[in-house]
Amino acid sequence: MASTAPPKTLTKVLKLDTEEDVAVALAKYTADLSEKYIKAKGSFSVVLSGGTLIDTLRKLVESPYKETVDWSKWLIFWVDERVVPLDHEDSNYLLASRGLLSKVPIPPTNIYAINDKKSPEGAAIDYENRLKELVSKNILPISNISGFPKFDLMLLGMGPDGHVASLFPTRQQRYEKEKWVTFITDSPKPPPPRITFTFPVINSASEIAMVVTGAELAGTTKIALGTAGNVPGEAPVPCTEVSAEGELTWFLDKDAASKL
Ligand SMILES: O=C(O)[C@H](O)[C@@H](O)[C@H](O)[C@H](O)COP(=O)(O)O
Repeated sequence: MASTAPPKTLTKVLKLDTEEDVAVALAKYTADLSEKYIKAKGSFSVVLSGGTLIDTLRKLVESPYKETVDWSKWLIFWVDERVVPLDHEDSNYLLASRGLLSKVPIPPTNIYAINDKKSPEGAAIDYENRLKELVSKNILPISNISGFPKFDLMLLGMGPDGHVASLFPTRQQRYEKEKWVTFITDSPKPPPPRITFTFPVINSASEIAMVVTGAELAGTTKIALGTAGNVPGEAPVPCTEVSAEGELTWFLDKDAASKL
């Protein structure tokens, strides 16, 4: 397998005014990429997070994008998922279903939710196997730089502790270099059982949007963007390890950007 060291990534930082401005810019960015990738390869693979991201995507399911995006070519995945039934209030699938998937005509067979009947370990193995099946059917490509699956767009949020996906500062999943999908049973952010993509998969994406709003994330954003060091005595923040094979774009409101 090729080296998994993150390649040097092109990073763009968009400092917007309000959260509403972030929502407007994120919708246009996503719709533009959808058009670009569908033109180039006939489909658009999108990896969602949970948390506030789905609400920040709200403009994408309004006019004009609701009508202009070719939803039939979208493939939906989750960068992390809580291991709970898909109709449980904690489920990232349910969150995305309510805020996005129920509002646009993405074919149900293109929506890759976790198998909620399995244990965290079983769900991670199952999700990785399903990705491998998509690779074998040429639905999902493999990065010729990293050897890991290459998604077109990952939409990531960040926690105040600098976690992305379910890769937390003090948990070992952030160091995984072989698996595509792993699991955690003691997530510091509830609920504890989750599955998550690993950094080699995240960093193989063509495009990544880091969507970060709110003053409580200002200090971590400063560290993430390299204008401050990690807090001495604390585990280094995982978000500094995010890179993309194409472009990494940070969407910040003025509160999140206030310490830059
Ligand atoms: O399972 C989850 O909660 C998410 O997928 C997680 O990785 C999220 O993106 C960050 O915790 C940021 O969450 P907020 O956007 O709510 O701050």
